[in-house]
Amino acid sequence: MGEAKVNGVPFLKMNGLGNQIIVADMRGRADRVTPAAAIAINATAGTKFDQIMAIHDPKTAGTAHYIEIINSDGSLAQACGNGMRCVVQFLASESGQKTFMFETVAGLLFGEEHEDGMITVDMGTPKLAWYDIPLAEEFADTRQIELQIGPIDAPVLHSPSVASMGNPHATFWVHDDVWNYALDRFGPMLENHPIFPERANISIAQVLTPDRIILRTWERGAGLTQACGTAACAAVVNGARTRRTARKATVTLPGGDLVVEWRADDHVVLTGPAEREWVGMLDPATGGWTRAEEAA
Ligand SMILES: N[C@H](CCC[C@H](N)C(=O)O)C(=O)O
Repeated sequence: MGEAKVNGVPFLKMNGLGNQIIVADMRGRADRVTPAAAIAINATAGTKFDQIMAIHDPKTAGTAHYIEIINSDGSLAQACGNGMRCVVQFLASESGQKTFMFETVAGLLFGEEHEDGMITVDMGTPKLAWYDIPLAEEFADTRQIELQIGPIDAPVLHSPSVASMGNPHATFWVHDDVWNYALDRFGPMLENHPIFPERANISIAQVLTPDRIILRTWERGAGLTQACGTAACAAVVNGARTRRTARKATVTLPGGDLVVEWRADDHVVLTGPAEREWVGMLDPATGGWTRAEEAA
């Protein structure tokens, strides 16, 4: 793949702090990027990605586009903060417009490109009830749930805070370096733990100061990533409601820094960069693609 001529849609290879994103321009079409196409695209070194952001025609009046989010294993995600910034940057560069109202499966979502090129997306309100995350059993308080990994009497990771940012997140708090933990081994087990009927994104967080968190994430359906925007949002929400952090903090991910604010109106807003790498054409049914000769 990669060489054959494809009759498809334009796509952009982008990243948000190293979170590998493909933006597929599906406007004017009724079909979808298929799970098989996602798996095929991810299997090629040049287009290995974490999420595909497929831009579709709007479904609802007052919105500019409908965005479908596809993980690299072909599963659908309800939210992707880094990917939304990439979508905003692409549409802003194309239209000159700076603000956009989108619709996703999780609801309406506002995005804005600033003068300095940074992009803010309003990720909506967090959901904190056990059945909204969702969890398989009732927990009256989701600030700390019973879940641990490692020896019973000396767990390696335990008692995460859980929250939904549209998608399910667990934040495990640690006092030492987040790189001391084998997230590549624990991530898959925790992602698929029976307590999470829809699986979950799994993060390890160290709070340095109330306005500074170090975070690593094992993403549901994508694995270890350089950055996960919704995990950064969940970490600040969980940090603030357990009094570990303020409602606004800089979150340092392997790929760089994001600023997250859980506003007084309950919305969580995420600010950070997006980077365009190259463009091509993509067959949304098969995942066949070609790269165009555009200098990024
Ligand atoms: N990378 C994304 C999150 C992907 C979510 C996905 N892994 C899931 O919930 O299934 C972000 O920047 O927010």
